[in-house]
Amino acid sequence: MKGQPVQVVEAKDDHLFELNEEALSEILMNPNVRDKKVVVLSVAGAFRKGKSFFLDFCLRYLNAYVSIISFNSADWLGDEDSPLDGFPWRGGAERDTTGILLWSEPFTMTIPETGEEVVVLLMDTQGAFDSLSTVKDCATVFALSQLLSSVQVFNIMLNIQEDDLQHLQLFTEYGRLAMEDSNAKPFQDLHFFVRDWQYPYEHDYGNVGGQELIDKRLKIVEGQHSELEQLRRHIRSCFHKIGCYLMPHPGLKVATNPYFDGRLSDITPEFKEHLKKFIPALLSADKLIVKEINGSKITCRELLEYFKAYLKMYQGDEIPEPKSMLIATAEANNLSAVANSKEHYIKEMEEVICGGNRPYVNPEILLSQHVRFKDSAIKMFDTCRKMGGTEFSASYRQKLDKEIAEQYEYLIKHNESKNVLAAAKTPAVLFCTIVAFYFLNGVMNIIHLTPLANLSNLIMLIAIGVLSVWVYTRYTGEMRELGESIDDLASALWENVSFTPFFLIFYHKILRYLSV
Ligand SMILES: Nc1nc2c(ncn2[C@@H]2O[C@H](COP(=O)(O)OP(=O)(O)OP(=O)(O)O)[C@@H](O)[C@H]2O)c(=O)[nH]1
Ligand SMILES: [Mg+2]
Repeated sequence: MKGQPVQVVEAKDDHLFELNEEALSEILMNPNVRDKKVVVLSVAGAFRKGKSFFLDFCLRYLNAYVSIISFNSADWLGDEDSPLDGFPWRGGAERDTTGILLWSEPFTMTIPETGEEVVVLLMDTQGAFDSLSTVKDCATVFALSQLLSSVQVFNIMLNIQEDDLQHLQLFTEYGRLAMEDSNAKPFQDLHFFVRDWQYPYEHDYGNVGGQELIDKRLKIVEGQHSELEQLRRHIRSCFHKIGCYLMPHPGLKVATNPYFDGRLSDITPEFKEHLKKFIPALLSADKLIVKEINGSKITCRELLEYFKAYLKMYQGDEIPEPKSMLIATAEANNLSAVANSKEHYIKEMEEVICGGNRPYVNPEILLSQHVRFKDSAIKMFDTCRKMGGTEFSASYRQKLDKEIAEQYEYLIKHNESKNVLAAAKTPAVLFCTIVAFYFLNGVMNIIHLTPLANLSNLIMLIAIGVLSVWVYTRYTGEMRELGESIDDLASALWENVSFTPFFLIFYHKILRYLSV
């Protein structure tokens, strides 16, 4: 067989995936294929479930198609005693394939309807749910497989269970995040490939029985729980076509013999029969599905660009990280407990002491009430039932603490703004400054210190100007930063200069004026 498996996406130790651009370019930028439309068949699913093994039969089919002049679909499976090679596969309990592999030799086929030559690529992927991969790793591989293939084979064992559908929903949604927004269905064909199907008396092996099963599993019925209904709607909305193939057991030698090398003589005739039906249903020239992105068919050259773009997406922080169900639920529980406890604090503080319609309160009282309601909010958080345990909750407790502190800061400012004297601080300070320098000017004139009198006069005029600007900013709401700077200046004067004598003189003058 020509060609070999090529690792185009490598799984690194730090749970990141890296594109092997050089190797990928060698396949996709080959002058014989780069401008041809591309068909990508990818197999994804849990680890140790025969994905690579199945792909090797797909390789045999394509190899026979391109090398046998009068291709006869009956004999492509090969002779009975040759070991199965191609994408690496093996028995055992530990994972084998990592990252994403492509077959180095692209197969060129002609679509009979249009006479167009297209390139068929086979993609093998890292199995999901092994003990070394995080949820993000599994979601990334599945999403990449989904994004880059035109036909996705979802390989599962024994039956289609609700958790298979839930994972499919999570992973396709993760894939959708990397795509541009569009109303069209984002993905093309999805085939559930159920291995070791045990109930042919209910649904027969093959695609007819498979279609019955998948239609049953994805059926939306009246009165169904909204969670189940939403899941089904989501899956249906993601794919142009959803099929299913029920595969018989390949025989005990395949499943349990450590020396089994893939030879056909060790595989049950029933399994071989179904390989001969399912693989041509995916890969015969009249069934090929060209890869489309946003409604346009793409070439090998364009596929290379999409590989780069999608990998970059999953390497950056633009896309939120998928989490395990427990962590996601625990996060949601804790966040809602934080929100409820904070709400409780705000409500109590506003209702009891410093809401919009309550008068100014002494800052000491505000502080004591803050301590009281903060304690009760934290107690409320601690007693609320949450998933994840105390250790997990610790950071959310800190978050609550921080948010309450911020809220308290805000309440202090809000309370301060209700203090009439505080609001009048700036005009009072400026006014006192004007009055003080007015008198100083008079006194300096009397003792003939003209330069000092002029200086006092100048300062008085500047203070009048500043006061006018302040009034303007407050009245019109324009140049607010300038207004704030004047407030800061007035506060600094207030704190550093004693205005009491000026106030006393001022009140004395007014009283004298009134008594006259
Ligand atoms: N029971 C059963 N075993 C199978 C079937 N097909 C292949 N196997 C066996 O499953 C084992 C794993 O095959 P692989 O093709 O390496 O599995 P994989 O899904 O690629 O595994 P990872 O690369 O680790 O994800 C091998 O021992 C195969 O003989 C099948 O249809 N049913
Ligand atoms: Mg494998």
